[in-house]
Amino acid sequence: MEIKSEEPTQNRILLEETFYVLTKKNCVFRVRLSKTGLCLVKESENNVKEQIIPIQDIIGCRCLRSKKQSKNCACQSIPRSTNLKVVEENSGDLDDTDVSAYLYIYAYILVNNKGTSKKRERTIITLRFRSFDKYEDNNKEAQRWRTIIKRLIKGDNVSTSHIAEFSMSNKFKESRRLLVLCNPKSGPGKGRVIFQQKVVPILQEAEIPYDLHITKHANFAREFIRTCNIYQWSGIVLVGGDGIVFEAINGLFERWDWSDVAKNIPIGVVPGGSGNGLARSIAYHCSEPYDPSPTLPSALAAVRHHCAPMDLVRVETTSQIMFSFLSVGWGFLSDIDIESERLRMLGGQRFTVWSVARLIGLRSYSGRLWYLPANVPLVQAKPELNPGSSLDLPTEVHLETQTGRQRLDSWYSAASRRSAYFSATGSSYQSTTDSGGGGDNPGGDPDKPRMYGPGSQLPCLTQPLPATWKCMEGRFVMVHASYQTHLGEDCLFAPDAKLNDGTIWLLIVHGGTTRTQLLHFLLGLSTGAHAAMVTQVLIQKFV
Ligand SMILES: Nc1ncnc2c1ncn2[C@@H]1O[C@H](COP(=O)(O)OP(=O)(O)OP(=O)(O)O)[C@@H](O)[C@H]1O
Repeated sequence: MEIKSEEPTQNRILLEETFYVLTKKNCVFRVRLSKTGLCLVKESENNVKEQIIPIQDIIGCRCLRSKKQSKNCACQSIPRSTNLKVVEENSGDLDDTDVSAYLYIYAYILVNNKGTSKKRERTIITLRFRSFDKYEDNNKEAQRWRTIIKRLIKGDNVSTSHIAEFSMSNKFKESRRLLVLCNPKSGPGKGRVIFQQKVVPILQEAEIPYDLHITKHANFAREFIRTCNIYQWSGIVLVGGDGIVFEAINGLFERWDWSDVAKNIPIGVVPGGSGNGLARSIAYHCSEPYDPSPTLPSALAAVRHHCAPMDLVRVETTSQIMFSFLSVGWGFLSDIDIESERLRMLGGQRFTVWSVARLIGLRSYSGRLWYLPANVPLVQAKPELNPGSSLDLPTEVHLETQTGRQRLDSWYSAASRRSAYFSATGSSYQSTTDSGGGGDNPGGDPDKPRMYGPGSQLPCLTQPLPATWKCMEGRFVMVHASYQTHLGEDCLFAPDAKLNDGTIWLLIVHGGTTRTQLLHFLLGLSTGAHAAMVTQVLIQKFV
């Protein structure tokens, strides 16, 4: 019977079959596949039990054959799940007496964790195809199920009219390939082990090929992303802490084709560092359980190609431009982060230990802070030149009043001595003759990176600010601006932040704050309770 091309509903059955579900005590199950997921129905005399495995919890499925057993038991006609050994069909170790094809379906299902929270539990459903006398025919049927499940995982529109077509088509072939950059020195130095033990099995279950590169030194990831032929990969997975993410993002913006890369190649992080603020923020945003398996949400998102846009902030200092994804800070929290580097072997505990040290030796800093509150519109400042200043300009610098603010960015270079000179002069100039450049810039010198990336809409650091900006002057214990919820695994800094709400959460602790007050503030950071004790200022993001 021909099925008309009317779109199936989510629950319309695409495939249905009776199986021996080996992991379900060899019972006979009716298995139905729909867009929603896999429905296992166990029918007995007077009751029907049903379990649904949502398609978003399934990461992959593989077709396998039974492996030759060393001791064959003649009385056993159906291999039991506990002693069934399977191999790839091209393995030389096949059990020729078993013509069945086995479909292994890998799912990570949300379950209650001791009643208080949720966790994901790995579940394997094994379906045995043995209706035909020849392995080839059974395998064809198993491959058909596999193809449809894989397409549903990918989010393809599968309708009942496709089914016949899939049975004739070749096996599903994965078109994606991931780049994995792993920092072996991140956190307590377990990046490589985390990748091998926690991520590789998930990549194998999802049958996603990858290229692994272990970072060899600081800035390796940045240089790699800046100079590699990036389009051979469909996504980048960083295994490490927030430092390797910072490197990768800034390497990306040092490419002249950063815009294409940012649109087409998603970046993900598997937490292996000490802070892991970004990984924790993403899991929080997606309501994914982080503990007890912090690497699981990121590994699953990577193989399922779950992507979401995220805010980045362009940070300009007197000597460089960088792109920040988590926070930018000054004072107490930054001191803890930087100075606790020497306790790296402690992993995340280094922050707690150093917080105590910094609390005892409490410091405050003198400074001036300007900010534009989130509800105040941004007035575009014209790039002004100071007519009275006598500037000692390098020969390649020309005045460009129209596009100067925007194009200045591409001239900046973290490694360039000229950029420090340049920003100190206080006006908007940019080089028009400087052909040097890094990244994939054809003809550029890869040793001389330069920052491309989106330009700023804000006034230059040295320009006067419009009256709409607020100024604060005095002594500060800390000034910290964050764009994501978590600064570290246990630091819920801005509970109401969203991944891409265009808002910066500014937290200011003034000088004169007592140690007791600060201790309460620190204790509240792990749950977000500190937010009730402080006034946070919202600032718009302009990148
Ligand atoms: N092979 C290496 N040897 C030494 N340092 C490296 C190597 N590879 C990367 N790095 C540096 O290690 C720094 C810290 O890495 P990462 O952020 O991954 O871990 P972390 O600092 O423990 O975590 P977090 O940033 O979340 O606190 C990075 O900035 C990077 O420059």
